[in-house]
Amino acid sequence: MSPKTLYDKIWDAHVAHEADDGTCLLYIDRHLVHEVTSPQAFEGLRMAGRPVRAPEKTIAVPDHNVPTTADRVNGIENPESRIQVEALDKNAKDFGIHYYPVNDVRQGIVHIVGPEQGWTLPGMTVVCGDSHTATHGAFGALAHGIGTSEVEHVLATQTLIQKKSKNMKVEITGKLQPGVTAKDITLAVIGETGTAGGTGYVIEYCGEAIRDLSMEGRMTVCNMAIEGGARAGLIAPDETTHEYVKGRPHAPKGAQWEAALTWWKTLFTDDDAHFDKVITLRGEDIAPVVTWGTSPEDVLPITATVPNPEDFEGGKVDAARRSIEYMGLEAGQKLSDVEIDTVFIGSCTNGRIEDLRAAAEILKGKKVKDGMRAMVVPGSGLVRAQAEEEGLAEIFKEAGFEWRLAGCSMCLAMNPDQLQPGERCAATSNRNFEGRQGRGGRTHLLSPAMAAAAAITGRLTDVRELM
Ligand SMILES: CC(C)[C@H](C(=O)O)[C@@H](O)C(=O)O
Ligand code: SF4
Repeated sequence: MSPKTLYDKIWDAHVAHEADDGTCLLYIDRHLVHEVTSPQAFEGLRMAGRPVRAPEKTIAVPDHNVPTTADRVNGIENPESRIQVEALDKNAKDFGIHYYPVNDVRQGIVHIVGPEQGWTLPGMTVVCGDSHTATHGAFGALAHGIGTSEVEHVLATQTLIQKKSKNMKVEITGKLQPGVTAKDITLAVIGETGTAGGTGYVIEYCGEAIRDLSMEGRMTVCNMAIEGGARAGLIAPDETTHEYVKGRPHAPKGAQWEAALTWWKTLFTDDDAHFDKVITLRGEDIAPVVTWGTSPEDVLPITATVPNPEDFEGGKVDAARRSIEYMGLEAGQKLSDVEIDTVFIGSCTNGRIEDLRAAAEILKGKKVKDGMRAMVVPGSGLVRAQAEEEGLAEIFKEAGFEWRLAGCSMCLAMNPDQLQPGERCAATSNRNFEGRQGRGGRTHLLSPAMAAAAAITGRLTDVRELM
């Protein structure tokens, strides 16, 4: 047998049918659903009089539209958001799928809830009508976003029509320097490849620096595979993965656990398997980074200066000029001189317990800069509860952070947590597009520790100065 990559193995295990032109019908193990991309899909089923094919493999949770303030127990004020969340309530009930409603402690961002509840397991195919489904690849699952018509197809058939992508390897060798995190790895990779570098590929992240990451860190890395253009990102499961999964509510138990482990242990890339593209970064060379522009590829070490558009080539010259203007920056300005007025810690990129620990570690005994609006939004109700138990919530509150309920929050402007025009935010999320956090808002992407440092000083800051 010819050697296979991890992606090849998962793909082959799920192909139900292959047409002559290579188009395949893939079996889907988990279908995650949120309120934004599912209403028409359920409506389609209703009109056709069809049930959900595998309700036991379909999991829904509202996240994008939910307010994150305590008053949400009284209902959602914004009519559009309310209608969307109520539609999901009704669809989940009518179609009998698993559901975590807004006021359930297990509610949260779909990509945090899936792994937390043990729905996401190694070797699975996982889809969701959401681009950051790539997150689940951290478990050695083939996980990617799908469109609303595909959501309907998966609901109806538990299969998806797909063509196979090419294999790409991203290797991070060696150890990370102090102050450098999974977020810096994933941003640095996009800085290297650009937002189109992964187009047509599924990325496998490997190397010592990846192996050394916790599951939380691996999820952060895979979460942004899509920002590098890739179909999906994945990491081979190992002891760290097995440990994380074991005992979770929907993880296999007893004999089923043993059988699952046997299969999971086969999930690695064979020696000599072929990769169509290979990128290698040295862990030691990765610095704490921030974005300066309006694309996730606009990444530089915090010690750098805002670039000069003339230093780019081709279409990038104009893009950089426009980015810098939108961001209200000047070429040559030190990034560590850029003043911010808002800090957002949260999102499916960095809303897990380890992210909150990393930020709290920097904030302990310190205060956020006067006039700063700082908020921390745990990725799920359970992350929130754990952070309260560990005393992290106290650290945040004493430092002057707002301590919110779980949701996508200020990651994108679909709920009341938004930037005003001209406001500038240090954000742990994954997209810095124009208007992403609110019309005219300016976003700098960075790690939770770097966000905490910025909250204290009021400017983009090298976290190593505060360590
Ligand atoms: C609203 C949703 C479809 C969207 C996505 O697909 O990623 C959102 O989650 C985002 O992060 O932009
Ligand atoms: S937290 Fe942000 S990136 Fe993640 S699903 Fe929500 S809106 Fe998308």
